Amino acid sequence: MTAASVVAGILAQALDTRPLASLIVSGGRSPARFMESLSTAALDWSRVVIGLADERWVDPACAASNEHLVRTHLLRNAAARARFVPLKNASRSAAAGVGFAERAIAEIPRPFDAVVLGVGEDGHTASLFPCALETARALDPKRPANVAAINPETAPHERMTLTLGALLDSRQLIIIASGEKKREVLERAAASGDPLCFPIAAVLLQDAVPTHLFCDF
Ligand SMILES: O=C1O[C@H](COP(=O)(O)O)[C@@H](O)[C@H](O)[C@H]1O
Repeated sequence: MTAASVVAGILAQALDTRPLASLIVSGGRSPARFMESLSTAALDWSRVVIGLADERWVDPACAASNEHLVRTHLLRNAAARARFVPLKNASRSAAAGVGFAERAIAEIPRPFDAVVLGVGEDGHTASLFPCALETARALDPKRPANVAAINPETAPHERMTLTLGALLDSRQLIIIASGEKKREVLERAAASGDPLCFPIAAVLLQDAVPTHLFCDF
């Protein structure tokens, strides 16, 4: 089984039982191959709504944009018919764009059928960075916000991220990681169990949402 075949199966099952299916994907370097493979799945993509787990606050035409990644690698082949809901808006900063992003996320059916996450070498997932002051609030499941603006000290670009509460409002979670450093950070996160030091730990150690881990070490 590959991550793409598992996600295609989840979406097919969702489309069998509901009018629309929803998929949240992550950006960065890791998911390009997954997206290209998923884009060829034989699904009624016109009934699939796709959103992002996080976005860098850059022009969507820029190579650093997660929207750019989705448009280049996922919204093609059969999946070109899917509806994509971007997180980036015209606001000057992510902090100023939170209201618009909340309204955008509200257009995606919940719970999300599948949320695909990556992990950074520092233990971040989505844009929940251990080094960012805003991350503690975004990890707090009692807060109703679905999105948060994040200023990571150790990574470029201001970000918009889905909060932990929004990410876990899903039927299935898929984590995709590749490389020795990712293996190490997943092990350290699981051993530490502290989401403030390793935000991916909040996903690894929860048992409310079934989670599939795809590692290519
Ligand atoms: O900045 C980000 O990093 C993570 C991990 O990305 P990778 O390049 O190490 O695969 C990613 O999941 C997130 O969406 C992205 O914005």
